[in-house]
Amino acid sequence: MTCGPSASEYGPVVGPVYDGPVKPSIGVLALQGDVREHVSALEQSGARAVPVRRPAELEAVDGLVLPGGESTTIDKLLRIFELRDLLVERIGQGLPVYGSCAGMILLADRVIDGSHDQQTVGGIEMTVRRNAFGRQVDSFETNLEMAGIAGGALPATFIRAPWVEEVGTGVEILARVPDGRDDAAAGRIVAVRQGALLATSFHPEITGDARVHELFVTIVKE
Ligand SMILES: NC(=O)CC[C@H](N)C(=O)O
Repeated sequence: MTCGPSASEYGPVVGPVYDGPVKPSIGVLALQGDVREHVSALEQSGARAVPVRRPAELEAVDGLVLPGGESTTIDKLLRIFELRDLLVERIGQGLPVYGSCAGMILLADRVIDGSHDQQTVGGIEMTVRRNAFGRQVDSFETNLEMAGIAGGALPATFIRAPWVEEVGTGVEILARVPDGRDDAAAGRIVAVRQGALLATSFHPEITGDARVHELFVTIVKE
């Protein structure tokens, strides 16, 4: 028995009114680290940001951000939450991923000074040195030029950050610590891209300058 007119009597089913380009759905791995900051930087950059904690959520996104935090902890949680193998698989299939700081470490094929059982997800042919700039008290801010980012120098915050020690031939170097410092940090590689994988040693998500996230959204749309 039916109540009221059938669907066909209303005419064809009409979906939501289309009012512009579809926003890509970008996940932020939400196991540990500064998730909220990435969510708001992504929203500011024209994406729909979704926290990712479950395999089904990871399956559904068009791109993923690995936030800053503690790479050893995120590594362990990825395995406990049964996300690690799926993430490796999706990266192999071309999923765009952006990693900042601890996220950069997770995207590296090799780590120097990792904890003894630390694993990475990998994907970028590079060796990173963990905690390369020193301890928490050696955290610092600087402005740097980054390839692919228009509009002048970018504010960059380094918090117990890694640097990139060496890269393979497929890796594009996007930024280095400016020269003119008198320490070992001058000239170090701090932003790279390999295909759809992007990584920075620093945390653009806490500066209010969303240009790195805009670059990542562009990569996801490609
Ligand atoms: N701000 C950060 O993400 C710090 C990274 C941290 N030192 C690690 O090894 O994972």
